[in-house]
Amino acid sequence: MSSNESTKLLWTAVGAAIAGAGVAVAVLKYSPARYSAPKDEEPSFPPLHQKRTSFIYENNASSSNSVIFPHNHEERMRRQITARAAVEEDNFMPRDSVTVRVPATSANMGPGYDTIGMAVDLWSEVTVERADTFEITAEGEGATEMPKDETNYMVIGCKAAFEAANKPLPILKYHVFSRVPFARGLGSSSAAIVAGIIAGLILAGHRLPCWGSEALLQIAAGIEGHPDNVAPVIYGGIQVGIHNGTRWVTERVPCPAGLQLVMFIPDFIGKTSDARSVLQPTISREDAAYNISRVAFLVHALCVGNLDNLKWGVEDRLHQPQRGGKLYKYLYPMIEAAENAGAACAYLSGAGPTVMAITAGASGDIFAQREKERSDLAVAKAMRQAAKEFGVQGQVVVTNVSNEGARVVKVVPPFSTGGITYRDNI
Ligand SMILES: Nc1ncnc2c1ncn2[C@@H]1O[C@H](COP(=O)(O)OP(=O)(O)OP(=O)(O)O)[C@@H](O)[C@H]1O
Ligand SMILES: N[C@@H](CCO)C(=O)O
Repeated sequence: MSSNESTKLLWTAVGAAIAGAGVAVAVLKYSPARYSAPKDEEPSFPPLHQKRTSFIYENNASSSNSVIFPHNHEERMRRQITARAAVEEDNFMPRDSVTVRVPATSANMGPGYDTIGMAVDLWSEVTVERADTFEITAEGEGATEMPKDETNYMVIGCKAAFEAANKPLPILKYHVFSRVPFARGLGSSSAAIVAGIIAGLILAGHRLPCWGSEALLQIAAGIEGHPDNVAPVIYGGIQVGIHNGTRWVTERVPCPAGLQLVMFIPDFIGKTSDARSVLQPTISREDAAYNISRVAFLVHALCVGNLDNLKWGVEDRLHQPQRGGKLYKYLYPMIEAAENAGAACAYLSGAGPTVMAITAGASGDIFAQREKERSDLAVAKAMRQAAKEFGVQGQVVVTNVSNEGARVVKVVPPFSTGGITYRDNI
């Protein structure tokens, strides 16, 4: 290379470096990538009448094409939300009628008292619509037992949604087709609460902040008092929830594929309030350590898919011994019978009286699995036999974990419009 050529190259390099630095300074100075909400401040959604596209980039609405640095995932999230909010804006107008599907849930999973819960593939469908007179009608599980007045959790949930929307509760009529066993330890109250809240929000045309806030979870857990049922109703799968001193937070625990749920559901009702009243007010340090170890084992077993460890992971000293001793004498014999028949584990579902056994099948629907891979029939028989020995009548239901939580299945007028069709044409 001649000295002329190398001088030229040197100047080109210097020029490029200066230009690059200039661009970088400009980007740093003007890019929304610099925008950050004050620490710990949650992004709040503007009232409906404001254009959502402007609230994030108020100072620079056209800057959405500027550079996002690789580490700036918060900025990326902001932009995604902005784009989505613009598309969805039309969907947040008041509606006349809405239908929501909500799953059953199995809380505690043994030691995770008031903390862990799993969505069960067994669904209720709740329709709420504007009407001239208040009415609740029900068919299916608990149709005759559930309250038909304002104490019904569907109404309480709806009311909370309209309060969040800062709107008066209109006259509504409710219909539920319930497949979630009523007051049996499978989360019938949480399913009703979440269905009511979601229906209310959609009827009111109200949007809740979700990212970093999960306002729906806050309202639902606030009504229920703990997140172990409401979190899996909302989000599906297996959830572990805490209150961090400020708000409820829940995280999904990975769920091994192909788990089958074999549930012995007694014919009698067991109210959670009654099942809580038999618990001791305090526990020993030894029992606390026991439960901590079991919860850790349970979550680890689920994370790594080690089903052999589940039977240790569901052990508990906080509530099952007391409830088994005072209310459900069949509990421990049934757990033993289920595990002896091949269940990976068994525990008291929620506050009872249902006993939940988990068996391992191959992935795919039960009917696509080889007989040899399934132990649900043997487990079901063993549970029925144990119940018989205690004179307890009931039914066995076999289903799966649901990875999906509550979903809206019908809206009037619909979300889908000429240009965009949402799933199920809702
Ligand atoms: N729509 C509703 N569906 C079911 N239960 C309702 C509803 N509205 C109010 N309730 C009341 O909730 C109670 C049932 O909830 P409870 O917490 O006792 O059981 P669960 O939610 O089925 O079981 P768990 O919480 O142990 O999983 C009943 O006393 C019932 O009166
Ligand atoms: N964690 C609750 C479950 C029922 O809501 C209990 O065991 O009482």
